[in-house]
Amino acid sequence: CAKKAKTPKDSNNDLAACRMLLSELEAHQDAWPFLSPVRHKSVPGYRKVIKKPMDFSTIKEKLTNNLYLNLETFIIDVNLVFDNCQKFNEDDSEIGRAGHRMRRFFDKRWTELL
Ligand SMILES: Oc1ccc2c(c1)N[C@H](O)CC2
Repeated sequence: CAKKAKTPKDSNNDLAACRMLLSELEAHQDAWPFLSPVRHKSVPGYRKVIKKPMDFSTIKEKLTNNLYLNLETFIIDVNLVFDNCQKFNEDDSEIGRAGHRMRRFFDKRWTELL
């Protein structure tokens, strides 16, 4: 079937949804490993292993500077946070478990928007 044309209103709704989702992520009790950029200079191996670092404060900055085209490009960056976490941390670790819980929370919340 024909794709629905995106109107400016749709884009504004996407932006509001991204802001809402991000504030809920930041407020989550398990958000602490993801709130600000990893200090890669003090974490051996991080810069080599994680090609595209991402964190919630950087996502907020990108949102503020209108760098997300739509909800999809925003979701890609949020998933990057959790994929980086899974790559660098054991599943059975404090940060690893926090990442899995945050991803589960995010997946539930954004799918409720659809
Ligand atoms: O033990 C440590 C020490 C530092 C970090 C982690 C684990 N995991 C984070 O993903 C990256 C920063």
